[in-house]
Amino acid sequence: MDNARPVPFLKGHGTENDFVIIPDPEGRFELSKDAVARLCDRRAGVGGDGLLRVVRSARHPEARAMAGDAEWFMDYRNSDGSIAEMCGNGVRVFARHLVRAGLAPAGELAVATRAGLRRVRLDADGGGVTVGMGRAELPEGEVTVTVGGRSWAARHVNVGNPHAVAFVDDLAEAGPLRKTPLVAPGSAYPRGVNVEFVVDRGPRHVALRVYERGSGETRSCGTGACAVMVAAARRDGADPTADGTPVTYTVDVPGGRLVISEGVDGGIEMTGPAVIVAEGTLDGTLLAG
Ligand SMILES: N[C@H](CCC[C@H](N)C(=O)O)C(=O)O
Repeated sequence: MDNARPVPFLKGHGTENDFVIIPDPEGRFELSKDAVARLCDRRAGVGGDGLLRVVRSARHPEARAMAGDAEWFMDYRNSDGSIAEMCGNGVRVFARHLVRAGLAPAGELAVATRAGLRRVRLDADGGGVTVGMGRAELPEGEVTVTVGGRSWAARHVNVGNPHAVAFVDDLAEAGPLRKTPLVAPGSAYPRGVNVEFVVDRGPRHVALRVYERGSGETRSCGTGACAVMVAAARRDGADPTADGTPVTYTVDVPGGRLVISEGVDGGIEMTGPAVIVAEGTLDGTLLAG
């Protein structure tokens, strides 16, 4: 790769979970962990909670099998450069970019991700974006989350990536959240875990704070909001797959509001904003090494 050549990028966010977007249709850039961390650095780089590389599915070994269903693969990375299976806010921003750049028609489109295909619905002129997030898994058992000298019981929830959901009385209990919460038993999450703290705001209405694996505290986490919604629904005695009644929750995050439904087939749909805020060119040396 010619390191000096300028490289196009965009910046976008979904409920203030923000991303560096790197169009790379032919899969030219092998972004190392260090290069991603550099690009996501809010001082020395563009800055973001994560990075979305936009690659044709046919040009990426992890997406080639999905190329017949989804032309584009979302190569998601956390801001520390680590790879995660799925990013719920990211896939809405990813779809917004595809339509805005004329790479996909508005309406419904499928995106290939490491968690499989995700179907997204969006209009050409902005507004809410809806993504099918698949089903949640709630393995039995509990874990304990400890941060700032306080501990809470938490529920496992997996929505393509792992979450530990703790219901608290006040979101301030979690303190400044500057350090990774300790989750015990550590064996429950060998590759780390996203941790959400949740309070009630009313019937079928919750609010969360989140400490994301690989990114730290963020203003929003789409997969985390889905995990929180399902954990709250089960706590409230709602299980559409058992009682045949779909359920919808409003989930407030520090960066905005998401509306999340679970259908009788267990499929989760999340609706929220997706905004492209800027585009420009990077000095190619930022992507090297
Ligand atoms: N940090 C997460 C990935 C990003 C999730 C979040 N940004 C979202 O919108 O779902 C993980 O390591 O599993």
